Amino acid sequence: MRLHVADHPLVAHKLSVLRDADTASPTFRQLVDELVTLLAYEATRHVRTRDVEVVTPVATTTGVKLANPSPIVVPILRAGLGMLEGMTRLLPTAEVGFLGLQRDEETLEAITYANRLPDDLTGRQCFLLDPMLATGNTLVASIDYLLQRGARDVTAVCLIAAPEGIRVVEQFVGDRADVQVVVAAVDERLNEKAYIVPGLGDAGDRLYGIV
Ligand SMILES: O=P(O)(O)OC[C@H]1O[C@H](OP(=O)(O)OP(=O)(O)O)[C@H](O)[C@@H]1O
Ligand SMILES: O=c1cc[nH]c(=O)[nH]1
Ligand SMILES: [Mg+2]
Repeated sequence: MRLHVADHPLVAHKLSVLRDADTASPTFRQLVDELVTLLAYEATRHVRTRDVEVVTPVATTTGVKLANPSPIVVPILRAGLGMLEGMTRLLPTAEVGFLGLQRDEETLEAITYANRLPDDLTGRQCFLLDPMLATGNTLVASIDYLLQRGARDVTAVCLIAAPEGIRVVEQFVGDRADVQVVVAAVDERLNEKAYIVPGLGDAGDRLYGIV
């Protein structure tokens, strides 16, 4: 598994405002969208392309376009939904699948309540979206769904990761697939409730309100 931590002052600035407990939902949503757009630039560095002929007003040249089949973007509901538009803005031809997983706050197990993915992901580049990588249980379950359908090229875009969760994902992936995790920051640790410290709290609640 490859880990890429975005090292950019704009990312650091936006993340700091996002972390602030006084940042309300509308600003929080806007910042998540902006951060994803910045991370997407890194996450798509190896997106597959094909050569095409381009006729400019001056000459004919060779350019590139995204290769087929198009990438698939999969937000992990709920919180990952806040990252979808920022990602598809850069990848407008991508298809979108959905996974709904909720962490059981007692057992920390990831429970699946929605799964709408293509049956066959062989040869598809997959981009998973979830702001928080805490214990890693949610991301492992999500990567597993993609691998079971034949995907071997998976990039997870997260805002904040805990070192504990990164290790769990690393151990799960091993050499089964080419998995990349792109994050805005790796924080210190998990607390006794498995929340990321310093983190930003519950990303889903901060985006959409408490349920
Ligand atoms: O790494 P883990 O320990 O599995 O935790 C991370 C997960 O927890 C949050 O989702 P949550 O379960 O709160 O669901 P929500 O998006 O509906 O709020 C977050 O968005 C991740 O999906
Ligand atoms: O810190 C955390 C951990 C899990 N899920 C969140 O939304 N935040
Ligand atoms: Mg939540």
